[in-house]
Amino acid sequence: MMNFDTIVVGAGQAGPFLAAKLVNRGRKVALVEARDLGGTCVNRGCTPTKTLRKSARVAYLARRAAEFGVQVGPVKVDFAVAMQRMQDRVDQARSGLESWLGGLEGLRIIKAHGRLTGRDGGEFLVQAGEHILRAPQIILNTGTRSSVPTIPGLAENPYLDSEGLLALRELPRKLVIIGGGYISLEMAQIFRRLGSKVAIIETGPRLTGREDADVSAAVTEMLQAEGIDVYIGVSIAAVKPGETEGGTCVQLADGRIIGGSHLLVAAGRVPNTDDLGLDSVGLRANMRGYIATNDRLETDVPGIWALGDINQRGAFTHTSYHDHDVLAENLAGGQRSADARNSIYAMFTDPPLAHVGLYEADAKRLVEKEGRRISQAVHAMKDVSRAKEESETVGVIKLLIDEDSGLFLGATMLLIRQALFVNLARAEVSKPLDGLKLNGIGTLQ
Ligand SMILES: Cc1cc2nc3c(=O)[nH]c(=O)nc-3n(C[C@H](O)[C@H](O)[C@H](O)COP(=O)(O)OP(=O)(O)OC[C@H]3O[C@@H](n4cnc5c(N)ncnc54)[C@H](O)[C@@H]3O)c2cc1C
Ligand SMILES: NC(=O)c1ccc[n+]([C@@H]2O[C@H](COP(=O)([O-])OP(=O)(O)OC[C@H]3O[C@@H](n4cnc5c(N)ncnc54)[C@H](O)[C@@H]3O)[C@@H](O)[C@H]2O)c1
Repeated sequence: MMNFDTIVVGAGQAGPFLAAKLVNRGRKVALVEARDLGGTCVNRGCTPTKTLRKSARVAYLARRAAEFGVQVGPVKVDFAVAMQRMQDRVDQARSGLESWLGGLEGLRIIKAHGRLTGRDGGEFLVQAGEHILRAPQIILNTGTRSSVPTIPGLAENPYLDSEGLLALRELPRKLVIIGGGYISLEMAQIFRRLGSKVAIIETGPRLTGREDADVSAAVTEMLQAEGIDVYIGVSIAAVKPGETEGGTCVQLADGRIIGGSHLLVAAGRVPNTDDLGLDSVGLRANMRGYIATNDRLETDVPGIWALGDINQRGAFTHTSYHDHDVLAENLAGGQRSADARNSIYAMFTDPPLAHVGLYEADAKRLVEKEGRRISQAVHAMKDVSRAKEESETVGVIKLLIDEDSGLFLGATMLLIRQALFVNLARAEVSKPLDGLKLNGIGTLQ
């Protein structure tokens, strides 16, 4: 039996940073990680995809080079080099984390699957490989994994999740993607630019379903303009063996067949809470496996906190990291609330899509139900000089402004960063509405 003040299970974007703060306060902490320090983001998520995205952007610009008066000859992507560059960056990021955490006095890193097994004298027990650990405080930060939709034939045919896609040694000739969310769209554009043919199949009425309809439409047009086939609002009847060896095809309910050399399933994520021994301490996950917390990230069981993607208060690296900040301060007597943060995120297509605050539909509801006076500014990038000069005119900027207070209520931006600086400079964000000099401003009805 090993005794600790705190046991952190899962070393994603919250656990390691919280563990480090606690040992710096003199506490004895165990950090239990089943796979690699840094979790999904560093090893299988943000870091590899954003590194590979750069290779894809270079290929894209190289193909367009002649437009800018630069001759580069035929563009050939060396997939192995691009993938090695990606892996090198992942290894560098992970090893930086390993050496920092490994050097912290008072922190015991245990590479094993952690599972709660019950209580002992008012403290919690965790089985971690061969070790039995005991502590009065448990922090769960176990993240998510790809979900597998129930589609006839899927289990019997070869398919990849995002992790499998990033482990490929050869560029897919044709990548068919089930799902039209973040992972799908980022991967679709990256692999298209690296040279694959790509098709996206989304059962919902639009890609990036949570965005305003016009923003979704702009994203869809952007991807289609690069030669990506998009099937929206369709239903999938079955997954079947493809016409070529090793390939897989998707049959739609209307009979159409979309075949590819590789199938990527990017249809959402499920929390890693099913093998955590929650029952042994009287903790329950909800129907979808998420662990409910209050705004201080406390679960229903005093002494156990849930941080990051598993608490369903965010599904991003920065929200998980922010969770650690909230809890670290509260464990030192603070009164921080996770509810105080703004919902903000970016999807790293090229150009990227960033969003903060309300959507247009939310604002319309406030106008209709509460009589609020809200204006919206919509500015297409094709009308922005800096975007024209860059020859990157895809995108739109949408701002929602409360007319009475002059405060921004929400913003969505699909644009290159050169255009952003120009637009924000013109928007005079701290001034009331009459100081706002954006074109296309109109009151929501
Ligand atoms: C392909 C892809 C691209 C992404 N790109 C972005 C992006 O650009 N920007 C962004 O903000 N977000 C991105 N995300 C999402 C981001 O990776 C997650 O939101 C973030 O990693 C969540 O962090 P977390 O701390 O909750 O958990 P995770 O990072 O998932 O870490 C959880 C850790 O817990 C470990 N674990 C699980 N169960 C146990 C157990 N029982 N015992 C011990 N260890 C366990 C896991 O091995 C893992 O290391 C991406 C995700 C994917 C899949
Ligand atoms: N830039 C970023 O911040 C970034 C990048 C990648 C991933 N992520 C995170 O990773 C997570 C997962 O991403 P994701 O793209 O897998 O999930 P998602 O939930 O964002 O999108 C899944 C999509 O698949 C569709 N879908 C579900 N079942 C389907 C089916 N049977 N057939 C066809 N379509 C189906 C859904 O309608 C939805 O549009 C998100 O939580 C996201 O926050 C973030």
